[in-house]
Amino acid sequence: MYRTAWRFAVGVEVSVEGLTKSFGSQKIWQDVTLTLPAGEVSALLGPSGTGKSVFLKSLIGLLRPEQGSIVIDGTDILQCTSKELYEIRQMFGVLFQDGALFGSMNLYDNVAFPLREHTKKSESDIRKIVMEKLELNGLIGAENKLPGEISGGMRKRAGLARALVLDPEIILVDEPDSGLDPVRTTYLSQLLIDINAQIDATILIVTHNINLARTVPDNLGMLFRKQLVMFGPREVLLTSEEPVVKQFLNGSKIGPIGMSEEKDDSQMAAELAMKEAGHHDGSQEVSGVVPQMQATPGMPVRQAVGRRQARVRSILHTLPPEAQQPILESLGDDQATQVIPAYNDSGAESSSWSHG
Ligand SMILES: Nc1ncnc2c1ncn2[C@@H]1O[C@H](COP(=O)(O)OP(=O)(O)OP(=O)(O)O)[C@@H](O)[C@H]1O
Repeated sequence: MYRTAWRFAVGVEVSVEGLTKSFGSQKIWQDVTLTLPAGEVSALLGPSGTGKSVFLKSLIGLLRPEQGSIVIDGTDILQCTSKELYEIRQMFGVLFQDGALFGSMNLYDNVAFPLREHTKKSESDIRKIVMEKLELNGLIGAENKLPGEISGGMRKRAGLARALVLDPEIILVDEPDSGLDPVRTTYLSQLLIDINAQIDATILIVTHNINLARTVPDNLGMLFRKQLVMFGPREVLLTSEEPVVKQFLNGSKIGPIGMSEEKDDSQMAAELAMKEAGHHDGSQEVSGVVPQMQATPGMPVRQAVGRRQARVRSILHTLPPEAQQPILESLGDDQATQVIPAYNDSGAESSSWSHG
């Protein structure tokens, strides 16, 4: 296939503009605009029920937003023919929450399935690829097990092995931590970072795991109250004073996000008063740009980091002065003590980050 020749160069950019999705009269989100930078790892955050999974399913054409565009490799998947959509879908590897394995097939056959379905490869070629992906995911020895006979963590890894067999340029991962303990979640995150280092695929992770959000992706986006509140490089969101972003990344009760979708001003004031009176809600405030998970030593250099940092440097002067210093420190710049005074408080915009 023609794509294979440049597959390992850089992943593919996914450009979403003005996207709106409703089910009947229920609007899930509206006017979502963001670009997943090619070859970088991005995460979409948001409280439960804000439509993160709906967004992910929209990107591969499983759900159809009623407005906007999703341009992948030059094709708007909301306007294209079903044949074009079928081709575009082959660029994706998707890991659904439970691994979405076929219960009656052993792991080997589950992982081999896309190769048998979508390619004309011989069984011996298929075997080579399947065993390589099983090994990458630490599943050698479990090939003959049925999904029902293994743990949730193994099912996830098998789902990831299957998502990788067609060498995807875009990998979508729905809640990698669901059903996993923190240690297994870290292993899975490491696997995603290492895969990005190896094949430079564009990766989108949907999650509400704040530790993963702070340490794994290059870019973060946040859905809240039917809007994309913000999307941009991790440096920008981790230093953001935007109340929803700050509250979410700290897992705190203090802020606009409540137990249910709506939280009124009186409740916010009461919670703030409790905090000021010394009540601790168990959250741990983390400020600044915490170190990012690196690729395992021995892996290729992760090109995404350099590309993202160059982008951050180019927009640094548009960011609030208080954010500039910790960002410069995180970038390892000598000029860490210099703050560039050109910040425009009226809401500077740049193509690489957006603030809704
Ligand atoms: N096929 C569907 N038909 C009708 N409503 C749907 C459908 N899929 C999702 N929804 C609704 O869309 C809303 C968003 O669901 P979604 O699963 O995307 O949220 P989420 O942000 O991923 O939540 P969580 O973090 O809890 O997984 C929910 O109210 C859900 O009921």
